[in-house]
Amino acid sequence: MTTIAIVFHSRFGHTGVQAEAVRRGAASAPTAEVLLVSVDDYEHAWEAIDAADAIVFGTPTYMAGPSAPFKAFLDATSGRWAQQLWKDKIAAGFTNSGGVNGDKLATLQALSLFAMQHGMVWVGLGLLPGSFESVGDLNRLGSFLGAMAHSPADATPEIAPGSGDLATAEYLGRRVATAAARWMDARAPIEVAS
Ligand SMILES: Cc1cc2nc3c(=O)[nH]c(=O)nc-3n(C[C@H](O)[C@H](O)[C@H](O)COP(=O)(O)O)c2cc1C
Repeated sequence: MTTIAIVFHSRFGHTGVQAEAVRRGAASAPTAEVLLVSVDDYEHAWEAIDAADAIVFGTPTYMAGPSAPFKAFLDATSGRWAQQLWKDKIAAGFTNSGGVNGDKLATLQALSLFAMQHGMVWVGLGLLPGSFESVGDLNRLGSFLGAMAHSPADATPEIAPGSGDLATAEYLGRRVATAAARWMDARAPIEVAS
């Protein structure tokens, strides 16, 4: 069994829908146990996050980076950073924003650099770009570092992100769960014949 923690922020609900899609994807892997943590509750979830084999970070893009509540969570991990407590855990990220581009890449870069500071092992999306014209296409926004989703300012969380972006988030969740299972297996102690 591998455990996947998904820590996310969502003020208006759109990134929450994306986080739920990541959860569905991770939970579809046969050996995964998945925990969804809103940053509103992270202070009560440290033990579970520390125990996870993989942590997926998700935040809306606000002012070209992670939102302030999500950044507060990232900053609150500095004690863990000092002890390298999360070293060698699998990490991945996703973001959602109002603009088609909206500088989402800057957010994923911030999340991946954060994971590197912790000595984590970053898992990218692993998908070729889909067709933007087809709303149902996997990776229609053409991201490599993590999953992106687009929620126009006038669209409610019931209709945005769209089906392709949610399928992409699901894909990332399943990929992380699979990678974590392989990684944990590979890290199993080597038995030496006596
Ligand atoms: C303070 C603030 C800053 C924002 N900055 C950006 C931005 O830099 N790029 C962008 O595309 N959208 C930006 N947006 C739009 C949000 O990313 C978008 O509304 C997103 O769907 C919000 O996610 P949520 O519903 O999970 O809170 C911003 C919104 C707010 C409130």
